[in-house]
Parts: sequence; C-alpha cells; structure tokens
Amino acid sequence: MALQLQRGARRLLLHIGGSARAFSGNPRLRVLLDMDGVIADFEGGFLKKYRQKFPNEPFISLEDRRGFWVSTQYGELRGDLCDKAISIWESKNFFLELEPLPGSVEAVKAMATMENTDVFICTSPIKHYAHCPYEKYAWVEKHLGPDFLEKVILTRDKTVVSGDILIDDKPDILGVEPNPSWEHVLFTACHNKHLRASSTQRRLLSWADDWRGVLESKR
Ligand SMILES: Cc1cn([C@H]2C[C@H](O)[C@@H](COP(=O)(O)O)O2)c(=O)[nH]c1=O
Ligand SMILES: [Mg+2]
Repeated sequence: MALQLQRGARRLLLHIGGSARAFSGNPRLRVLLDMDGVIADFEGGFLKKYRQKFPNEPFISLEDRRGFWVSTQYGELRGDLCDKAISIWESKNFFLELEPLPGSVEAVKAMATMENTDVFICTSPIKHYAHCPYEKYAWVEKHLGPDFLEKVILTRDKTVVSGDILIDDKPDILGVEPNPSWEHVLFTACHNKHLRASSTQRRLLSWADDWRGVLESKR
C-alpha cells in the first residue's frame, strides 16, 4: 500500500514535471546515457561498412531510415538483406570503430564533472557476444577514458536500471519493469526524427541542444 502510494506520487511528480529524486530527498541526479545512436554513431558506421561489404546491393540512405531496427527495414527492402545487415554489426571491430556523434564526448565529459551528478553509460549489447561487449568497453576507454569504465552498464533490459533520466534514441524502451524510475528523453536520430511529438516524451535534438537545461529540470 505504502509502495503503491509512493509510486503514485512519483508518477504524479513526473507528470507535472517534477522529480522523484527531489521527492526522495536524494541530492544527486543519476543520468543514464545510451551508447548506440546517442554517443556513438551506429547508423553512420553501419551504412559505411554495409556499402563497403555489399557495394552492389541496394541500401537505405540515412534520410530514408524509418523505424528503430535497421535489420527490419533492410528485410522489408529485400528478404536476404536482413541477414546481410546483421552480419555488419556482428563483425569484429564494428562497435569499436564507431565514430562519436558530434559533441557527444565533450558533453558526456562535461556532464560527469557536474556537481551532484552521476553519469552512467547504459547500453544493450547484441546477443552475438563474440566482439560487442568487449568493444563497447574498449570504445568507452578510448573516447571517454579509463575512469569511465566504472560507469558502464551493459543490459538488455534498461527498465530494471534505476536513474532519474535516460537519454536514448529508441522510442519505446520496454522490459520487465512496467514503471521504470527514469524519465526517457528521446534523442533524435535519423530513424526517429519523423515520429510525431508526444505530449509526454521530451526530446534532445542533438548534443548541441540544451542538455544542461534538461538535466536542471530534473533537479
Ligand atoms: C538498429 C539495430 C540495433 N541492434 C542492436 C545494436 C545494439 O547492440 C542494440 C541497440 O542498443 P541501444 O542500447 O538500444 O542503443 O541493438 C540490433 O540488434 N538490430 C538493429 O537493427
Ligand atoms: Mg541507442
């Protein structure tokens, strides 16, 4: 009963723009940052390597990307292209060689030095685990430094991770927890920019957008 009341109050605060963290009296803001499509350029890296590996096959320009799953859209273009797309991100060095998205590294480093702020990288590895988990750690070390290795959370279910805010390019973040503690701020990407704005979901348009303001709104 008490738990239900607490959850209800938290939902109400989120709804009116307040913060469950403020409600709980915890002075620290916990920020969860997605990796692919938020700090690392998954889509650009995919298209470049797909075209190198399959120069004679049709491709989907970033302008024409629709829907979160690259594999689904390629499969709709032609059945066998789904597996061809998957072969790209299952390849060695795919995740390691992704370029940082513009401004991401600077923003993440600046965020991590902010007072009363804990920043975590919260990212989903692919199930073909030969390279991806290792390379995600290696990417973080290369671009954000070894201290950031403490801040990496690999999970296929982000709903069970607690935080105040999750900045993520996936429009629907679902899992076993029906009421995640975080507010999902949608990071704009080529695949989601055409989606109609929702009255309840805030967006960060890029790292040139006012991410500091978004964080401040949660304090
Ligand atoms: C587009 C796309 C992505 N994936 C994989 C690649 C990443 O490991 C995750 C996405 O992780 P995030 O933490 O949500 O950014 O999904 C995939 O398997 N198939 C795809 O089409
Ligand atoms: Mg992502």
